[in-house]
Amino acid sequence: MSKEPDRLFAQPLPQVPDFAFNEDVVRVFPDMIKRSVPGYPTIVENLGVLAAQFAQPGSVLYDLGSSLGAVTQALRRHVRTDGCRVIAVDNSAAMVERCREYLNGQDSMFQELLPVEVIEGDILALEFQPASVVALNFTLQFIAPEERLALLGRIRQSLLPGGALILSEKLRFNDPEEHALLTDLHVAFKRANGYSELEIAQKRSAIENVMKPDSLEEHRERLLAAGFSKVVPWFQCLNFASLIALP
Ligand SMILES: Nc1ncnc2c1ncn2[C@@H]1O[C@H](C[S@+](CC[C@H]([NH3+])C(=O)[O-])CC(=O)[O-])[C@@H](O)[C@H]1O
Ligand SMILES: O=C(O)C(=O)Cc1ccccc1
Repeated sequence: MSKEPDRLFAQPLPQVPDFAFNEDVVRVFPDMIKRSVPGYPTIVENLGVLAAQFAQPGSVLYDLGSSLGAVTQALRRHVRTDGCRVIAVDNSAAMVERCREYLNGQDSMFQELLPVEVIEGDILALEFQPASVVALNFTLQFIAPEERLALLGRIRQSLLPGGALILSEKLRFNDPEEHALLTDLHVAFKRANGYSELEIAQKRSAIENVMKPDSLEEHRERLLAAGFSKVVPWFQCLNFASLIALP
């Protein structure tokens, strides 16, 4: 994957445009996500380990909002269950192009990887096949809030017994003090990773209209309303968390 450092917001912009997963973002994405999302490498690596516990023979594993395929590759490496295959979906043409290149490169480096199909498309329009694992790794927060329940309902309907949804998100907190503390600590995390105050401020304004985090309570209630029976948080680092939802 590209090692280009993220300097997208380093210079003052007369007007900060809404954040989009375009070619500029794709070029710096691995660096951006690692320096912006506390716990990201731990979540991605362990998603493969978790998925291996839920994968059912002959089923599909979905990576929804796959970006450059980091989660897909973790699934392909860790899952050994017979007849499984991975379907990665993203609606950014630039992401999908680079994702395919990356995954093809991995095929030539590792043996025994699960087969994968990368689809350029909207996950809201996807016809789900029977699935044992669905990963939504920092994707639901970019879906319009009014679409989220219906999407989770469709995922729930596609899940096989013994399967799971793994949902990772940035969190909002209902308690104002808790929200302020974890937001400040996230800013400190970004600063420690070399982002300037200007970069942090411009990025905040770029994402505020396109990325709408929910609280843990909202996630839990919506997942139960979508038909999931159990919601188990397995990881939290500052204001970023990952949940397992069981059908
Ligand atoms: N409606 C949609 N349909 C399909 N894709 C979408 C849609 N909306 C947004 N996306 C895609 O969802 C991805 C969100 S990034 C996921 C990181 C990855 N999971 C990772 O673990 O590396 C999260 C982040 O950057 O914070 C982008 O690639 C969008 O194009
Ligand atoms: O950068 C942030 O503040 C975030 O919340 C995470 C993020 C990471 C990558 C793209 C958009 C948002």
